[in-house]
Amino acid sequence: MSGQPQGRKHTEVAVGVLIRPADDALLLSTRPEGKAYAGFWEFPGGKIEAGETVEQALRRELHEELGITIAGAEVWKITEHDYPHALVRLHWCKVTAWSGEFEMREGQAMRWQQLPLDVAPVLPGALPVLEWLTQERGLPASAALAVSTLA
Ligand SMILES: Nc1nc2c([nH]c(=O)n2[C@H]2C[C@H](O)[C@@H](COP(=O)(O)OP(=O)(O)OP(=O)(O)O)O2)c(=O)[nH]1
Repeated sequence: MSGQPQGRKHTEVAVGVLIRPADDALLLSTRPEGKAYAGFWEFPGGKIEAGETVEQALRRELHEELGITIAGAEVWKITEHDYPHALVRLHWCKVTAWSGEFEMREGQAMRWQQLPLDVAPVLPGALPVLEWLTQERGLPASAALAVSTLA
């Protein structure tokens, strides 16, 4: 494949950083079979559909994927990542309140995690989040390290 044409269109993605109030653990899940980077750990979320706000897209995705209903979501940070399969713009939202029971509706695995993570590999586009949270929590920089590629 040659280089990407100029003006390659962004795929807009809403992503939820679910933080469990009891212990500040983070929810990571695996990408389902059949998707790019299947098996990689990521924060739950998905593509924003036409006419949706970030919050609406995130509420829909988390309900579809995890069976939960989030109370609300505000955009925390925005990043971009250039993958071979897509140029994505990630709208990161912290989520601390939801209702319903977790149910892996797409056959994914999920794990509540503290920093440093003990799951791998992590989707490359998710790595900045680990750095922000590490800084925010006053943890040593090494807590943000994660394996992002398959050995
Ligand atoms: N959910 C999620 N996506 C991420 C993260 N980091 C990251 O680079 N991405 C990228 C990977 C994908 O290219 C894109 C999300 O698209 P997706 O294919 O998972 O979304 P979707 O569930 O709407 O997929 P689809 O079935 O409609 O194709 O964002 C992350 O932490 N979580």
